[in-house]
Amino acid sequence: MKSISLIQFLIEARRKGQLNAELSLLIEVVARACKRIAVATGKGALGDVLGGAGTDNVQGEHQKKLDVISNEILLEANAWGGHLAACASEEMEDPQPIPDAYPKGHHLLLFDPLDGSSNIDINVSVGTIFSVLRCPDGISQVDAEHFLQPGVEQLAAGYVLYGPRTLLVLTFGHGTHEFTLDREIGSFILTRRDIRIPEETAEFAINMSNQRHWQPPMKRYIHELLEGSEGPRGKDFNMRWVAAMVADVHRILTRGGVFYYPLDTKNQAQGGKLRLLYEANPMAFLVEQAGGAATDGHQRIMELQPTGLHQRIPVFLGSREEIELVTRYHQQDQTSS
Ligand SMILES: O=P(O)(O)OC[C@H]1O[C@](O)(COP(=O)(O)O)[C@@H](O)[C@@H]1O
Ligand SMILES: [Mg+2]
Ligand SMILES: [Mg+2]
Repeated sequence: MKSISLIQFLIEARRKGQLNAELSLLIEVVARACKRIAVATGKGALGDVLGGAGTDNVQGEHQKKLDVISNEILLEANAWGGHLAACASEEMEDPQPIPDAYPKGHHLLLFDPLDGSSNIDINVSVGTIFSVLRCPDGISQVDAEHFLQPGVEQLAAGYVLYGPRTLLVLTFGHGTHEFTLDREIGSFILTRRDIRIPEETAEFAINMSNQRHWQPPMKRYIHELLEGSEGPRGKDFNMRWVAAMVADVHRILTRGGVFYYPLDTKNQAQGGKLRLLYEANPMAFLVEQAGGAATDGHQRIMELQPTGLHQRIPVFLGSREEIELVTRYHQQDQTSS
């Protein structure tokens, strides 16, 4: 079978009118930057990229060297492209506009440059997540407020998983597609077109150590899963947790399943653990385009109106039937209280 590179795939999509030239160029530049992140990640101690950077990010989290390196690679690669008005990153307090001297475009790029950074030092999978929005017309300077668009406004979203294989998973609203980096030729090659998530599953992903901090509907739902074939669900469930959202979501896009990061008493004050703009929205877009569902326990993530650049929310995503059930439990709890 003839292989199709990412560039050929994007050209084909442009011919079908699914995306414009500037957006396809932007996706290509992000993919190229991620190849550099893959090289840095793969070097580990040889490249002096392991361990802490000795700094904290805007959210008070300790930055790893690779968090900082990946952020710089993405910023630098995109500065010259001519397809962007500004970038926002989980690692930066404020958006970074494209400098005046550089060519500017009509898009806003948001990213989590390195997701699952606690995995770096132990050589377990990490990833990059990105989301693309249209920059509103007629503004003289891009501010944080211009990024506060609901997920349904995303033009494209994707992630790159740095695992045994480096994979790019992408959507621009016409299905979710997977590309594998062929390291010998240096290109991303289409390996799965139109990924589908099965509606049912018997596999869930959650950090069980937080169980005693969850709210009652979450405790009830997981308790029923754990009762397995002897409980109300009448079947046994398996559990997995990689502690890198990219890897956990990729498993769901490969063999189905669900991923949960609910509200708990530890993350309640900040609204949840995962970031709406850099993690939840792009993953929700990819999952919905593959036939799955994504909610915050009450409503569709992609319809939430963001209120802050670094806003966090609870996340429930994956196989449709389970997401509908866990969301129903949360909604029932809200109406009864
Ligand atoms: O360590 P915990 O609480 O299980 O959380 C794991 C979650 O935190 C994250 O690592 C957050 O991502 P960052 O590494 O980008 O901060 C998610 O990828 C993952 O799902
Ligand atoms: Mg992350
Ligand atoms: Mg991160």
